[in-house]
Amino acid sequence: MSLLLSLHLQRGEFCLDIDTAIPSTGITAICGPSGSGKTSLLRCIAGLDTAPSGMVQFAGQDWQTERSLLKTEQRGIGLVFQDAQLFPHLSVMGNLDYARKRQFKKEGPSYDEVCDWLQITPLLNRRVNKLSGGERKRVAIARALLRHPQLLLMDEPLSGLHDSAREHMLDVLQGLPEHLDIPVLYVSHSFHEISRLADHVILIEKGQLIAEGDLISLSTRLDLPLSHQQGAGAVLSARLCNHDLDYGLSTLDVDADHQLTVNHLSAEPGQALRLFVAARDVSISLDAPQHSSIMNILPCTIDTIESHSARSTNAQLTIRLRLNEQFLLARITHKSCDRLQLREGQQVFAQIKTVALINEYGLAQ
Ligand SMILES: Nc1ncnc2c1ncn2[C@@H]1O[C@H](COP(=O)(O)OP(=O)(O)OP(=O)(O)O)[C@@H](O)[C@H]1O
Repeated sequence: MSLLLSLHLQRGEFCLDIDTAIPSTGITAICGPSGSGKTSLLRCIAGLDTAPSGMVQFAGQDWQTERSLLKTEQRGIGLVFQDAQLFPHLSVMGNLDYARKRQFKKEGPSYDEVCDWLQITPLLNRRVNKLSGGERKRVAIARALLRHPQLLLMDEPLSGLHDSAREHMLDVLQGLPEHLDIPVLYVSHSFHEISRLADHVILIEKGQLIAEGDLISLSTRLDLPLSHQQGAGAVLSARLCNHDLDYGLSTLDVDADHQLTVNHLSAEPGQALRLFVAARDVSISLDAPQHSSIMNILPCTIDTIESHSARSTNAQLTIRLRLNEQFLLARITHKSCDRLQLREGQQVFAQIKTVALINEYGLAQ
């Protein structure tokens, strides 16, 4: 029951031109620079804007054809915008009750479940103008879920939050898929958010789809802008092997030949996990260091050396390293690359500091 889209919308100079099928499970991130058309795409899916020539079909139901247009309220969509758009004259409970009385379908999570997932039970009697930014966002998501939507659309839901509130929200959002069995479309320009949450990614630029696929493969493609962002890195799928309780560490199997030691993870041996390894935390050595404090030294092959980074304007470049079926990214200086005479196909060792690997990204999908 995927979401099928064929949308063509002209607005002055800007042209949105997207044909794609979005998976019916998990979180799909819509990612692109400012002005690329992310919000326009979401609004067309919601029916808030209409691409005059277009088709939107969800789970076999026509939302838009050449001849018909289903109203937004009939599409069964939960909407969460950048600004929470809560009713200011109502309490948190009043806002939630409003949604509960307008449920799209009977089946869906209960009031208590939603309040528990979003950690808002202690806030129920508060007025919404007395909430922090993060609390307002959690109430807005709860309100959307209480409508029992068949599709959840979120447009930069973490914008405007300071770092710690954003990390808390990411923890909350990361837990949602295990409770929800509806697809989520999540608009963001932050690779950090996407790497924490998304299963599938749609990249758009200037209104055009430039790539789509699973996050793990897209995160390390050097031909895409994701790998050139400041916080770029590889998303790896791994399995928890064991814990070293004496030292507060956990060991993960990346594949039959590669293990990573990370800070202690609250997962069970055998559990599938997703791990983010930032490109700036990976360095390259020609030999396996014998006397290094770095525990993660992984034999790998240089797959691609970024070619279009001009050394006069950027001292760094990104290298893609192959570990059997998966890839790491390493960001090093042009000078180191020349000094080590690195070349594609060369066998090298990737070094990653254990303390850099602090993020547990939950169950792999
Ligand atoms: N109502 C409108 N009328 C005319 N042009 C619009 C309208 N809304 C958006 N645009 C234009 O459409 C283009 C895409 O805007 P959109 O808001 O979809 O981008 P975005 O990727 O969501 O950007 P941001 O990340 O900054 O929110 C921009 O050039 C914008 O100026």
